[in-house]
Amino acid sequence: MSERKDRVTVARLQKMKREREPIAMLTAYDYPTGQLAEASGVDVVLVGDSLGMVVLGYESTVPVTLEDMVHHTRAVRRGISRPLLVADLPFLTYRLGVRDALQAAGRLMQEGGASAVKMEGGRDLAPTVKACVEAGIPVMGHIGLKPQAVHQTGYRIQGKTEQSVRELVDDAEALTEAGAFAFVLECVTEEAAQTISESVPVPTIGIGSGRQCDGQVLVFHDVVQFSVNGFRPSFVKTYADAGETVLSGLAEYVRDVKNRRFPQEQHVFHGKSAVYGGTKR
Ligand SMILES: Nc1nc(=O)c2c([nH]1)NC[C@@H]1CN(c3ccc(C(=O)N[C@@H](CCC(=O)O)C(=O)O)cc3)CN21
Ligand SMILES: CC(C)C(=O)C(=O)O
Repeated sequence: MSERKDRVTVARLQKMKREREPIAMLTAYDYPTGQLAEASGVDVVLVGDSLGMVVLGYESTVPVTLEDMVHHTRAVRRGISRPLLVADLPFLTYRLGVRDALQAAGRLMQEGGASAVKMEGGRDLAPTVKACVEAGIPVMGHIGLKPQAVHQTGYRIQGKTEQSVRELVDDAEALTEAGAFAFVLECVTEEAAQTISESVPVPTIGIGSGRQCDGQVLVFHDVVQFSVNGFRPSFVKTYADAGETVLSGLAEYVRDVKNRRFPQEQHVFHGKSAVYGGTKR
């Protein structure tokens, strides 16, 4: 574990905004991706419910359960110590009433080891956010494109009209007022992101929302293209081709087995009794 003083806290993120130091956030879903995220130097690790799409193979984030999130958050927790660990509350778990939201958030923290939770929504969530914060649960908001609402709205860029920007600012202000320590701005225009980021004292973490946010977040599998011809939104920049590298290694392994080039002498254990004649069956 890294020194306690090293750890990224909610207060540190807010100081970064004041000092205009960009915040780097990345998703992770298990122990190795958590370890890689930490080693990269990110400030915040998000166990996103994008889990459902990039790891579990669902078509949207809607089927992801609280059990899924707890299970994966625990694994990421074991892989990281310095970054702030934020876990997503899945579809509906924070909309059945404040009591249920507190209970769900509590599980992500107590069983999953998260240091904060994230939930999708604006003004409508202010009472929920307030109750969590009063209970000692730091909340990251999430406005703009809300993937959990895909069946209602599709995946559409937000903040294109003045009216839409006004509503986003209202949401951001209401969430800040309720005590959210930061929020994700997903797929809003760069102009909207600038207006929102200037309207609130807490950091905005953008995804597909341009250069004026206080930080950026991307999905792990998008950054390193860890998939075989997977879906890739246009706002993503790919920094490595992990899918291709991994696939070519795996294919070579299979070829070696088929051609009896693996295993070789250095991969083998010997005893005293057995006699190996050196011929193949
Ligand atoms: N691999 C992956 N990366 C993500 O960023 C991501 C997920 N999965 N799953 C959960 C949500 C869903 N997200 C999405 C999904 C679709 C679009 C999309 O279709 N965007 C279009 C723009 C749409 C428009 O023009 O209105 C694009 O071209 O990027 C964007 C974000 C972001 N999240
Ligand atoms: C894309 C990020 C912000 C997210 O919410 C997720 O990974 O689920």
